[in-house]
Amino acid sequence: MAEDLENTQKPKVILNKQRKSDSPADSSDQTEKKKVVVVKKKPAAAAASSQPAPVQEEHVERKKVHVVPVHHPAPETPQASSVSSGDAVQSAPVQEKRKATSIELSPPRPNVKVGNLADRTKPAQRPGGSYPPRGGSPSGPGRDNFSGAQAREGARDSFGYNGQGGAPRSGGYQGGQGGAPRSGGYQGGQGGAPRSGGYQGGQGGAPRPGGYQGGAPRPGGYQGGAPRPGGYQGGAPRPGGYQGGQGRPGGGYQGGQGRPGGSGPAPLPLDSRGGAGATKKGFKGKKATQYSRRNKEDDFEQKLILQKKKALDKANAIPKEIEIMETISVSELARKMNLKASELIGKLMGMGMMVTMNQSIDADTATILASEYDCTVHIVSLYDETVIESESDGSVELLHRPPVVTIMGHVDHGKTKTLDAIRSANVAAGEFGGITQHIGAYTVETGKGKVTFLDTPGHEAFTMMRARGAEITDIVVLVVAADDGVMPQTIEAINHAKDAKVPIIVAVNKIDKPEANPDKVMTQLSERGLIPEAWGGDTIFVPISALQKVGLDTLLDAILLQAEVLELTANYECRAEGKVIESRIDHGRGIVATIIVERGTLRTGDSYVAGVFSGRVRAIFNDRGEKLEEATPSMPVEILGLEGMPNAGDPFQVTETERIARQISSKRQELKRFENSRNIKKVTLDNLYDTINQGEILELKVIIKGDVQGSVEALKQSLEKLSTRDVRLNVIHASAGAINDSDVMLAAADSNAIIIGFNVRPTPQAKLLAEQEKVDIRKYNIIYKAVEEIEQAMEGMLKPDIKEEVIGTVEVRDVIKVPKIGAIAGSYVLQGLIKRSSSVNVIREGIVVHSGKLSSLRRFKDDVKEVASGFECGIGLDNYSDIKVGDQLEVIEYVEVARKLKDSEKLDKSVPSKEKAE
Ligand SMILES: Nc1nc2c(ncn2[C@@H]2O[C@H](COP(=O)(O)OP(=O)(O)OP(=O)(O)O)[C@@H](O)[C@H]2O)c(=O)[nH]1
Repeated sequence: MAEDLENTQKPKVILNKQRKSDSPADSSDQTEKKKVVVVKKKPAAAAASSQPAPVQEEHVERKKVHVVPVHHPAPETPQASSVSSGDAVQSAPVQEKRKATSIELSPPRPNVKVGNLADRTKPAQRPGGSYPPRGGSPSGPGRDNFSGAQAREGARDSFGYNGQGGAPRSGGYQGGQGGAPRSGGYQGGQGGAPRSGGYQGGQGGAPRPGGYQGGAPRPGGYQGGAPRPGGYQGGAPRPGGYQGGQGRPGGGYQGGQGRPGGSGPAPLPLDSRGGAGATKKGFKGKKATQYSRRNKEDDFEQKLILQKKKALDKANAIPKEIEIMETISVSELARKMNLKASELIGKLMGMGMMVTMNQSIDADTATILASEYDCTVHIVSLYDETVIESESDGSVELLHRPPVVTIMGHVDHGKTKTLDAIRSANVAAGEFGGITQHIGAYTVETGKGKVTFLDTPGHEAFTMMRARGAEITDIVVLVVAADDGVMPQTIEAINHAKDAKVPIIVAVNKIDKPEANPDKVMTQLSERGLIPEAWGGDTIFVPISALQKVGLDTLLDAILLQAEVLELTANYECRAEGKVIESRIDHGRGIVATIIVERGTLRTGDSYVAGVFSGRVRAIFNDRGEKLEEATPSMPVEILGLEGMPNAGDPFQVTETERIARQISSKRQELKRFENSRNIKKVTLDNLYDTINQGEILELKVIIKGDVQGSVEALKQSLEKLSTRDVRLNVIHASAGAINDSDVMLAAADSNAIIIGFNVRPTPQAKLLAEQEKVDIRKYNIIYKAVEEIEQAMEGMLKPDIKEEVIGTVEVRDVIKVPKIGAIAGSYVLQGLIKRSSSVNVIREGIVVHSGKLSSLRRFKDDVKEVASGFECGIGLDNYSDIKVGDQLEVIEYVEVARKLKDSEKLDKSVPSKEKAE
């Protein structure tokens, strides 16, 4: 082993030496050449010897490829010339010997086989793996092996080193190696000195591939290949060369080791060893290098093609699902579906829609279109796109939070009174009244806990909040007057609460009244599913008198009890989230919003997004007007620092940074504008005219701004009543406050939207912007005036009424079939006249069987413009040839008649707009 190790280490040194000893090698060139000649003869000799042959066969059987090497045993003879058949015979024993050695050493040279493999059939030709064959003989069978690439490859394989040497050229190699058997490679390497074969091989490697390679430090193949033709060829093209190249090492190495035999034989052993391991390795290595080279290239190409194909398929694949907003441009849809816009346009034309790639189609159309490609469309909404991720509770301990209560009930049953009574009863004297703020909600302290009341009684507010996704009510207190009993709105309230799955507590009010009959209320409610606990149900009934402040504590206790059952808890540590209760403009403080915190803790300085507006909490106030530093769950607070007025029910969320808040706010505003413009179907100044011509419904978009919410609402309702089936009035935005930039931008986006300011004026900036954007701002201070003007504007927008007017009657008396033209009706004008530009209704037995235009009108053979009554004419009908004798043609013309709005059927016939406005 030690020796082996030593040997294995030597190669490099040897190789170096080889280089150094170039000259000697050169000097031996001639010899080599001679040898080469000899070698060429070898084949014959080899052939002559019957022994080698069998060996080969044996190997073939065993290893298939390794056969060749067998011949190399010849190396025994120091001289190349000795590589004869006789040598071959001797090689067997040598191999035997080597087995042991080589097994130890060999691992490193599987390449030997490579050479063999390559030359498998060549051996014979290149006897003695002789030199020539390898490198030289271009024609050598081993040619293929030779490829420079292979050589390189061989080189690369460190083990190729050994193997290569040996392996490659069975014949070639050996020859290369020193051809000489051992000396060959190694010696050559070493100085190859002595043996020309080996040495030369190595050096001469120069001239001969084999030699060279061997000599060469690297795969020989390469080096040899490179410089000298011989080498090159050998290396390159033929296996021989290649092997040699590869083998070099082996050869060289072994030689280097000085074991002549070793070197030479090395290759052989492969076979004999059966090379078991080594051989196998070599074999594999060979395959890898030889065939694999091409195979690899082929594989690579194929993989590349497959990859490209996959990429192409992938690129062209129509996704199974896509997400779109509620409208999408054809080009955008095409992009999302990996299709050409023209293809979609074609499909849309097939659906009867003439659109260009930049025009938008609605989500329904897009869905139908996509379904033709098995693609599902998901409609993404405003908030889906601009969602602020909630902070998860994680391991944070959830703490109790106060219940949020809404008071509902029939008109005049005492809702407000009850709220006030509870509030006043639980607020320190003197605090209630002047100082206390009305912020839409308040919290009362009881000895057993806090309760938050929404200060907007009635189920309308409750439902409105719900409709906006603000289901913040935990408990509903249903106020029922004991003297009045269950009334329609009581039932509505019950239904709303049940629908929202919010528990109900019944407050039977006005028990102070003599006519009060609580039992009757209980009975009536029992019939509605609210069975009192006293009667075995689970609904809490509390008799109270809001007027006399009786039973209020019991009511609060009942609420807290119910809250306990509900186990209301919240995370107090995360970023605050809540809902906007209301917002308003406060002179001196700007926009203020009341919010109820649902989870987390809100602090002064927090950045947030409320609805579509962002802001930074400048100050927090509670329902008593006291300034706070923070607000916790279920607390209603008023905050300052908004950039716009959010709507009641809008979500309120604190963001990580102010930048994020601004980004989300801007995105939401953009999407809101997008949605608003989407709502206004086909209403832009550009397509307004086309829309009218296409007879589509017109819409007038209006933005209403007023001094107080009340007048805004009144104006909104009055204007909306102006909608008819022909013209729809769409109030796209209505709120209290001055007309600002945002309003103008919204109107500008809608093209034909106007702004109505009621008792308000535009800000200077908005006025400028409106001039730039050519947005019409109309200012009124009387609702009636506003309504009247809008009504007139809508009349102006009405398309003319088109009416059919019969201008003549014609009788068909003969039908002449004209080839390529169709049927011509030989007719007689009974009354009026018929014009070439007329349309006709074909009436048969009282039924209109066809309506259409004329294709021709003739008197005898002349085309005429019109034919008056009492004359005959020939009439051709456009796209209709089923005309029959006896048919009557009703000659018609379409006449435009200006209409007034009142001609149109009001959508709401019951409420005349003017009256309502007044
Ligand atoms: N006697 C008596 N009168 C009451 C009581 N509670 C309310 N009222 C009276 O009933 C009337 C209506 O009370 P509100 O609190 O305004 O009733 P509401 O349900 O808020 O009425 P709307 O806001 O119109 O729906 C008022 O005149 C109250 O003074 C009560 O407990 N006893």
